[in-house]
Amino acid sequence: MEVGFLGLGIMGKAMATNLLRHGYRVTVWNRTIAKCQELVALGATVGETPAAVVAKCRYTIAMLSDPSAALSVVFDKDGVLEQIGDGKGYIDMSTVDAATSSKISESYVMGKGRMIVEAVKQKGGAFVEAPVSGSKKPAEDGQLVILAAGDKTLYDEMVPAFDVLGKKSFFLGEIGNGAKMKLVVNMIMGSMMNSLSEGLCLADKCGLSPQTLLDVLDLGAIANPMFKLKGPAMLQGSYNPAFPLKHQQKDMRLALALGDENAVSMPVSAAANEVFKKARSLGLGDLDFSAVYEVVKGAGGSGQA
Ligand SMILES: NC(=O)C1=CN([C@@H]2O[C@H](COP(=O)(O)OP(=O)(O)OC[C@H]3O[C@@H](n4cnc5c(N)ncnc54)[C@H](OP(=O)(O)O)[C@@H]3O)[C@@H](O)[C@H]2O)C=CC1
Ligand SMILES: O=CCCC(=O)O
Repeated sequence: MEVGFLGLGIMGKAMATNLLRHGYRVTVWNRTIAKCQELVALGATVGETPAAVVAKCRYTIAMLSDPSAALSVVFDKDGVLEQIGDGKGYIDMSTVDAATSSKISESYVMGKGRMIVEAVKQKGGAFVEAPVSGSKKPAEDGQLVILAAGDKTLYDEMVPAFDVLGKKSFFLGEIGNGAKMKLVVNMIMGSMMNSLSEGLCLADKCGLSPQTLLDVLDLGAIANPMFKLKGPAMLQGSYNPAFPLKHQQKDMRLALALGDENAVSMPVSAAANEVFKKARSLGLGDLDFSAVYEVVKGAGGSGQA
């Protein structure tokens, strides 16, 4: 099966590599085109633009940073929309909000002139949103959890590829439900990371061993893979990015907007978002999201927000 892949960041690179390892023919594109070379060494071919990839492949997957990137790759010059059409499927696995997924799927009205912007469906293509739970390592190991919604026929056609990328796929119904589920999950995760950071600080300040706290947590009712994986690295001050902090803050922001739309009060998540924003303002955005611990500790850093 020939699959296109747009976006070779931390996740996209691992996912495209997995597809190649499982015998898929993969045509890749990345904004910074040099990043395609590693995949070429594994057997991929390169498309010069998103449109060129879609022209070549029946199915094209995208894994991009945020709503603005997801929209740009579809609607800008040389974008997906120029070549999507009958018999072609587009699968966006980026974490975005429901409104972004809807815009990619269906025509929408833009600007004061009320211009109608055509989208994938109007061009005759099929669209599935399929954000994922799981980070760099699960992406490398094909152990993601896929939260899909949209065109059920395209979803069914993609199941073999989803089975390579993940350990479980959920089909959640209409477009937007995948994005919403992903944002709820990541909102909980962001609050948990802040809570862990506060706990580690408190243990330290009151004379307990933070490592012993991790050992205690791991044996009790709130044991979880995230605390187990990230906790020891946080105590070492090691924040090699698996899930960049800037993306976690984007997800908190989008989840809080979803809370606004649904009149759900989320003071815990709002507070967690403030700490992630602070971390970005201190230049920690490109580090792993666990670097929020540095803010809770009262330290800072330098680099790109
Ligand atoms: N890392 C993780 O653990 C997880 C991440 N996610 C989500 O997956 C998505 C990708 O994450 P991740 O791989 O970590 O992110 P990275 O920051 O590593 O990669 C982002 C990708 O988006 C591309 N990109 C950014 N802006 C644009 C643009 N304007 N036009 C075209 N391409 C653009 C980048 O291209 P370039 O190389 O040129 O910068 C790169 O390929 C995000 O939505 C994230 O929230 C979901 C689950 C886990
Ligand atoms: O969006 C990123 C999720 C990271 C994870 O699920 O471990």
